[in-house]
Amino acid sequence: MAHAWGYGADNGPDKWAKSFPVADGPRQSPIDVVPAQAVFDGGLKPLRLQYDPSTSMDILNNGHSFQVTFTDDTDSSTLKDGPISGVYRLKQFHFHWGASDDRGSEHTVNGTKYPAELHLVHWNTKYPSFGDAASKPDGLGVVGVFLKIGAENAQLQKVLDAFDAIKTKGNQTTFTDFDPTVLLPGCLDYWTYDGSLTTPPLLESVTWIVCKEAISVSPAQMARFRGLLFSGQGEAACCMVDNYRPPQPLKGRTVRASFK
Ligand SMILES: NS(=O)(=O)c1ccc2c(c1)[C@H]1CCC[C@H]1[C@@H](c1ccccc1Cl)N2
Ligand SMILES: [Zn+2]
Repeated sequence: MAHAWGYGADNGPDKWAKSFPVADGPRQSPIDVVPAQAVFDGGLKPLRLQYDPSTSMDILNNGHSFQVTFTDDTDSSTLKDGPISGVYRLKQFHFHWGASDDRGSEHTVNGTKYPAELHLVHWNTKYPSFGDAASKPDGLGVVGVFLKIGAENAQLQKVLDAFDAIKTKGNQTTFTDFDPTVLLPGCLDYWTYDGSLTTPPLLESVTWIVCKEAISVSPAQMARFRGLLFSGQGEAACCMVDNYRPPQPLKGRTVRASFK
């Protein structure tokens, strides 16, 4: 790709395959989840998400989204059980969202798009580092949570309050003492399938865990997301919106459900 990947007309998802051929691979993400076609698996365990707020470090506008990054040198913030075996460490969380409330999520349910989607990214500690795990078929576990328009989400507000400091690409500020548990829905029923990162390098290393229940976000809070910029300081302002990849072909994969 002559210039970096993005979500625009000339560098967006339908152009990624040129520089990242795996974009047309057998286990790409996101997908459209069709609940009636998901297979209930009684062997799936409840998700065990245990996060230590002291591991949250900073919040960064990376030019594609914003991410809150965690120290991952110990097993302080982990994902266990669910569809995975072993211990996966929390690396970061980030979101994808739309320019309007009718779109923004990456996964869809019966074709329905949500206004935004949260991704909590974890890596398998059987590998020495995130970077190493990111290239292994069982290297990453990403928990996806849909956001739906409703009441103001007070827990989300702490994240939004940091946005003034990270408006443009490359801006970063400290973001400590945050427990992402507060962003999870009350019910942790989930769908799971084998997939990939949803942005380049699109590595096919993700066990996806998509929560059935959404969390709320108010229209005013969605407007705050849309106030961030893809562009850097001093560049022509380009609103950070529609930073989502559309659903990809299932190619024979089975989606399992942890619930009936
Ligand atoms: N939408 S998502 O959850 O599927 C997703 C997609 C792509 C990437 C990420 C998360 C994160 C995971 C941590 C690093 C970062 C990233 C990356 C950066 C530098 C080097 C490698 C990587 Cl993988 N890429
Ligand atoms: Zn993501």
